[in-house]
Amino acid sequence: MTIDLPTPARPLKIGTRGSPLALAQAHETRDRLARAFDLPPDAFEVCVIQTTGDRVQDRPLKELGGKGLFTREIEAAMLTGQIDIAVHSMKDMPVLQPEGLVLDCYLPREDPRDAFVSNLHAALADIPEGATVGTSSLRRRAQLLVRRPDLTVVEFRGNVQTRLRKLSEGVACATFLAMAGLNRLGRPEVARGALDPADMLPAVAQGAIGIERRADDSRTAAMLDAIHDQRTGEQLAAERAFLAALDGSCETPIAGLAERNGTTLRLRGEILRPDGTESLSDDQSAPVEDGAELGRAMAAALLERAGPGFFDFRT
Ligand SMILES: NCc1[nH]cc(CCC(=O)O)c1CC(=O)O
Repeated sequence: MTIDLPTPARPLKIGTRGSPLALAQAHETRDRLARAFDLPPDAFEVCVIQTTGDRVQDRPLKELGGKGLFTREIEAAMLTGQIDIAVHSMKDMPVLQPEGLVLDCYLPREDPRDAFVSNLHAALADIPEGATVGTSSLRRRAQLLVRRPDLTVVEFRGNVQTRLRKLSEGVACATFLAMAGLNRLGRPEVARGALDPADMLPAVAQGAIGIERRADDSRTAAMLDAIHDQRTGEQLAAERAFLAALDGSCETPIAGLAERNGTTLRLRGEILRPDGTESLSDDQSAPVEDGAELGRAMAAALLERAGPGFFDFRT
């Protein structure tokens, strides 16, 4: 099939949020497409779109409520044809896309692990009794409190710069970021180290970039096919099936990581009470092609063990 490729006069429009990380991800997508089709950079146009999640900086995201806080405006622009594709951090993406949009192209996954960040301590185990750590992630908060109920956890929003400033101001003695984000920003040195998934299992799809398009746009589908990473697709099939079967939103502490070893896919999954008083986890393997089924089965088994009300806040 011959593809009607974009040109500088008719560029492919790439929608993205405006944060430094989002822009780095959009540029990586543009560069991969340009290389795959031998196109000049100006055959693409990067279009920055502000989302509700970007606009509201002063409140925890969970108070804003609703799904797709970082995606709604971008998806609307795609449906009206203002942009052709949207580049997303897959860990922020709901498991279902709006009618008319498809999300099935993934770039090669970066390091999925969480980074330990602190000026005072070299590793998580060195944090003293009763210390204060910063994170706005329900998952990281619950995972920390399960292992270290002595710690106090405070809200920590904002970009990498903001969080590092809060650390130097002494608001908290440590925080956690995705290794992937630091690597893509060219700031790997910010991490004192990467946390072993056995100690802190990452969020579902952490480190993966997904590219969304209109369902009826076959030219774009053909272009994205050339840069899709199958291995990442296999991992995310299992992790996102796990998340979907748990009905995961940003309000439920859920972690999941799939890793391929030969023809086998190993899936580790964890659900936690939001207050960090209990964690349930599982670790199973299956043939790679059965990843989605593995994810669904693990979710069902964990929900069974959890019983009703597991995700409710105990106030
Ligand atoms: N929730 C925000 C978010 N979404 C994606 C990343 C990092 C990059 C990635 O996981 O791909 C981050 C920041 C963080 O957790 O440090």
